[in-house]
Amino acid sequence: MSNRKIQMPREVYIDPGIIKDTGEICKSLHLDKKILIVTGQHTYDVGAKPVIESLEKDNIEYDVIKVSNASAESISEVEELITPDTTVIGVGGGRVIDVAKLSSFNRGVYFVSMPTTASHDGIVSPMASIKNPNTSISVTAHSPIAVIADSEVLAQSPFRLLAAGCADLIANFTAIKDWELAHRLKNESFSESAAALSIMSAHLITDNIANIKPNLEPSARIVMKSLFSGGMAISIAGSSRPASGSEHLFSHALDKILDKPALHGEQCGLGTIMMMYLHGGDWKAIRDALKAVQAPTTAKEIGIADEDIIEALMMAHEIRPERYTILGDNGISKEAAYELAYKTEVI
Ligand SMILES: NC(=O)C1=CN([C@@H]2O[C@H](COP(=O)(O)OP(=O)(O)OC[C@H]3O[C@@H](n4cnc5c(N)ncnc54)[C@H](O)[C@@H]3O)[C@@H](O)[C@H]2O)C=CC1
Ligand SMILES: O=C(CO)COP(=O)(O)O
Ligand SMILES: [Zn+2]
Repeated sequence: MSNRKIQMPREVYIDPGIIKDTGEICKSLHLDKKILIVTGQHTYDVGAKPVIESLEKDNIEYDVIKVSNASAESISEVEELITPDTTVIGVGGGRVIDVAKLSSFNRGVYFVSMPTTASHDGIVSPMASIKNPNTSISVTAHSPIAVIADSEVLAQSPFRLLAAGCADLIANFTAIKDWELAHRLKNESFSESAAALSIMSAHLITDNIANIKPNLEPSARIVMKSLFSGGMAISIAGSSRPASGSEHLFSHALDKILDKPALHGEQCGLGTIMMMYLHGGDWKAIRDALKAVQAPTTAKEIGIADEDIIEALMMAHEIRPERYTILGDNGISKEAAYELAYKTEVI
């Protein structure tokens, strides 16, 4: 059997108020034997509570577990509660979704993705990133059987999170440049359809920038739809390649260096400005797009010290050596890193 398969969700809902129909959706998919809700401390009220009300209305048995970190310990705790007839629903931000995704994958049961915010493209994809001392890069798990994204809930989440989701999508522009480079220089296999979908997802943000505003349901819907198509690009490629290049390596390097990193999308946004400069592309347009969605464009805005930016730039190429990018096999010198961050006004 081929190990190269494309995984997709079976049903995707991006609608206002859809969270109230969770029970009905689970029933229609025959996932109503036993539900395990994986949620977070903050997302219990906005997400898990309405899910519970819906499951109770439909007489569906459920259990709830709150997790605070995307760690191996959280995965084990969740796995202990999973039986063969459990369906796991991840209700929360990226960390919660990843724990629900990986624990359900490990135990061979279905997973439903229910984001309470639209902060990155892992919501729909088969990838999960779990923190360990060495790295936070994603591994392949499985696609959600269903995605239930209540655009009203997403719109009410802090706008900083939605802006981070936009930045994670804008990162696709440099991710694809890196992929094309690796295809030309290293003969890495390349999917035109995944690349086209990835770029289209980024354009859904940059072409709609004037319509992306805080607390508006249609704005949250645009971001979520773009994250959905970006996630589908990852599904087609079977890896995060269409959405993660040198700009993500820079963000992963920051995750390693910093005790309290900024949001994933925010760090990737800064990386995209700088990597677009290295690619010789229109880095100012990237910066303008980030500013327009209120995503940060300087290290100062997210409380990162200049020296940490330089260190992250210098170590980024070591994070995932098998994925070739504009940073090359040897990375960049301290002088070049400083020049890059300074010229692009990130520091
Ligand atoms: N699976 C994948 O492919 C990917 C995974 N990741 C991982 O995802 C995680 C980052 O995800 P994020 O969502 O950026 O951060 P997060 O999961 O840490 O959430 C950020 C904060 O937002 C809060 N939040 C979420 N929804 C809210 C709402 N409706 N109202 C109020 N607060 C709300 C959460 O409680 C949390 O405090 C990292 O662990 C990162 O490694 C990042 C990119 C891709
Ligand atoms: O964040 C991602 C795509 O936006 C996943 O990328 P990584 O595989 O580099 O963790
Ligand atoms: Zn990302």
